[in-house]
Amino acid sequence: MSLSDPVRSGRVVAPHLVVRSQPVEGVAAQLLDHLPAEGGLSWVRRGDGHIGWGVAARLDVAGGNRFQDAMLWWQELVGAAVVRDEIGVPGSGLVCFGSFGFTDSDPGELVVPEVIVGRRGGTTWVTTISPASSLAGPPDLVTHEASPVHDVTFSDGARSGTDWSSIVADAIKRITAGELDKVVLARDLIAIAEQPIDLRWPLRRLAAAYPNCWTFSVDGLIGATPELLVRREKGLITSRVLAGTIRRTGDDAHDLALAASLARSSKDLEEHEFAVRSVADALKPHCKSMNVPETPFVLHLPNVMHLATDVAGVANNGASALGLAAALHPSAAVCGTPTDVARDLIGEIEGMERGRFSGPVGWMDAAGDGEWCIALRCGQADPHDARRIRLFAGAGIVAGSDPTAELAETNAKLVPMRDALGD
Ligand SMILES: C=C(O[C@H]1C=CC=C(C(=O)O)[C@@H]1O)C(=O)O
Repeated sequence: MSLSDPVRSGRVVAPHLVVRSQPVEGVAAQLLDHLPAEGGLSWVRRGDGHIGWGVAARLDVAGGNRFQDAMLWWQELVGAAVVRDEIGVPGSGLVCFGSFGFTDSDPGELVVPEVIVGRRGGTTWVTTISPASSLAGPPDLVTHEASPVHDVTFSDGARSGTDWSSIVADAIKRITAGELDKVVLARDLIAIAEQPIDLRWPLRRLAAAYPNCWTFSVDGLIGATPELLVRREKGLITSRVLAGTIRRTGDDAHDLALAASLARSSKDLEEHEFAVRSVADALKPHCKSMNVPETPFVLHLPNVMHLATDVAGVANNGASALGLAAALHPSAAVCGTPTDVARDLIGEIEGMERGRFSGPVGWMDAAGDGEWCIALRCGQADPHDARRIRLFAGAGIVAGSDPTAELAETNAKLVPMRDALGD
């Protein structure tokens, strides 16, 4: 079986890798400046994080066992690797990047790059990863220009805005009839440029405009997400739950008033509570103690404000960051309540394939520490046409939702990607 064969179940043979992490000088202030034109992976926030390129090992997964298959493969890979890690922080040594589809049938992957450049709290390092038969030296770190993207036009994806609003109206009726409490419905837009899109261009703009989000690039999926599904670091588990949104106007005084109204909005508080409950319930079996604040705070982003709750817990077992992400996905921030009913309703009425949008995206190291966010505020590059990229946004629908307001909310959530691709 080739390393890139999709795995639906059973064991996959992981390669033997030799890994070395060592300190490095001369890393650019923006890690993304080192990304090569093709095959770049990234995970950056506030200047820290890591980027990578090349493929030392890769696993493609789909199906009901996708998370288990990925974890098994990663354990085998870690077990067979020879690692010399001179840095010793989460993210140094052997690391994979990955993303997973929203549904079991949407494909996802884990990718181990050949080169990783990392930065954490002032320490910078380079990790080289190669098959056991060849030990690569550290590469020369060069910076690259990204080609500006021009003349992008945006058009409806699977549904027009009007059609999507009527689907939302349907969902509200079904919630009111008692079929479910909450469902998250999404829509897509197609962006087409005159020339092939250099993904590094929108990526750099996202990282600059949304420094508090996690700016990611994995296999053609790029975005800047504000929602941390789970972080595991040395036995501490954290999750940032977002649900309940209001657009920003750009007028600070008015935005402060809007933030106060968001914090009091019973519709948004209800929507938020479903999401917090789903995360707290999924993490509970993995934590010996947990802190779930009773009241959300308002997270201010440049385009929108969200109700946010930071959940924290102390791990009571060895579940890896990916194992925890698997337990949490899909949370009610992207699916609904009850989960199964909401997932079925999404499949029935949403009318599009989400692919990896709203699935877990992130990274993990050999100790199982790592960060998995929810792939939001993102776009999927078309593998067959480098001029096209599909953008996504969704909104949580509860009984008190208004279809027109939900459409406006999705438009606000599309702003980061639209601006990043705009002139
Ligand atoms: C589904 C999305 O957002 C989720 C995360 C934060 C707030 C949300 C909301 O208020 O509806 C959504 O649950 C999206 O950005 O596409």
